[in-house]
Amino acid sequence: MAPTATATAAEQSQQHTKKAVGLAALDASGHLSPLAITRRSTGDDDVVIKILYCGICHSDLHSIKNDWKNAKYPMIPGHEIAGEVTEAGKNVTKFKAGDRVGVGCMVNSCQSCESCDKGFENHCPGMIFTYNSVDRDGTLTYGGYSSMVVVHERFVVRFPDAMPLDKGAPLLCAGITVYSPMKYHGLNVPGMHLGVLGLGGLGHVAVKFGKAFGMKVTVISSSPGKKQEALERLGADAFVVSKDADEMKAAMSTMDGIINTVSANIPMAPLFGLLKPNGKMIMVGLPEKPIEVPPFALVASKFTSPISLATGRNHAIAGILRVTDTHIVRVAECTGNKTLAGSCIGGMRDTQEMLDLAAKHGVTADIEVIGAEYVNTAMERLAKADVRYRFVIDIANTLDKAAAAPATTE
Ligand SMILES: NC(=O)c1ccc[n+]([C@@H]2O[C@H](COP(=O)([O-])OP(=O)(O)OC[C@H]3O[C@@H](n4cnc5c(N)ncnc54)[C@H](O)[C@@H]3O)[C@@H](O)[C@H]2O)c1
Ligand SMILES: [Zn+2]
Ligand SMILES: [Zn+2]
Repeated sequence: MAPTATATAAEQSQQHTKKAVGLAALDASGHLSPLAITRRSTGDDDVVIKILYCGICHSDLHSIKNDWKNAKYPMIPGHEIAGEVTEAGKNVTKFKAGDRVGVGCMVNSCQSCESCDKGFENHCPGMIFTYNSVDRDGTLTYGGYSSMVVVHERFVVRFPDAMPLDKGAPLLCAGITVYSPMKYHGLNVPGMHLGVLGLGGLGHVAVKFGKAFGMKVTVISSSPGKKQEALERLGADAFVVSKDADEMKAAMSTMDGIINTVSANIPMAPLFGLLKPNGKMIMVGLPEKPIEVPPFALVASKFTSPISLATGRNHAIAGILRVTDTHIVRVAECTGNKTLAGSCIGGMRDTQEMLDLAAKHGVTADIEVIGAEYVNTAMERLAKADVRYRFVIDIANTLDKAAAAPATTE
């Protein structure tokens, strides 16, 4: 039997009558093991969801390892939840038992501030994350690596008929996190050139949305091994290896925007050179340490850009020129006025819009479905970027069995 969540038992109110089981990290080792928990009884505005699938986001890994120094244990991660409604409270109008639904990164907000009124619950000061947050009743929120969840209907989205639950689950975080900045920073215009930095869970969905919007999409990655699949499987138009100086130089000043999904600290300065003047770099990746950005990279960057004499590539160049044996070198040029922005998930209205649009364009995540007993191995593989491109836990068919097994087998 799974142990009980003794650390929070005292905090749990008497209304927490629903029994559930989850996979919890108990400390910063991040090791996940079965834990018996309770969820609140169905409130008037609540939807009760039997969880069928849950995606594994890199934020889950950052969180269980306490990378961001805000971990609250025991922690049951998971904010890419797909499942089926089993019960709806008496005020619930949008959902009924049997509906296919999803829950993303938030489970509540104040619902009355300016941000909430505008549909940006993600910017609400009272926003409550799906896990690792303190809920209104003082209990810890537990995420989707669990058998069921009780959520206010405002924070539940409907799965369109054409959207599969397993391949659609990752859109609840990875999808909205890239869709929202593309929409609000104008990086969704046909013909524009979008760079996608980092080809993981978020990155591969950004490529697919970019193509769905009719954009030219270039993947910028440190892994040359991902080139073929990026072009052939994901439909990217081009691939730039970020460690290859020639490839980087050839791509200088070509992109209208870059969605930066990299989960680790990498040298940022050269990447701004890829942007056209007025180009935008949108940070969604959340590495542990601060990033370093020289002001010149944003204001007016100087760079050299060799033009091959053999191919004549980029022959229409401006700036100060120098000719070598094999190249014309552009010694200096100013391409500035760049924007560095951050973006945090997205509001509920946009999340539903994103899911509907993804269904219309056939945008889903490329996934590897795993059993609950495999979750710790999956986390190790995720840390090494060894996944194409999202692990999704088959909760319904494997969690109970994993929870019944002795903890030592985990
Ligand atoms: N802003 C938000 O609202 C939001 C939402 C979800 C996730 N995130 C963050 O976005 C990041 C990406 O999440 P994900 O689930 O796509 O992760 P992922 O592990 O699936 O993808 C991360 C990508 O970064 C690449 N990468 C890692 N280290 C690198 C390095 N040193 N050099 C070059 N590339 C490197 C990996 O190869 C991989 O392609 C994480 O930091 C996550 O916490 C932010
Ligand atoms: Zn996430
Ligand atoms: Zn609010």
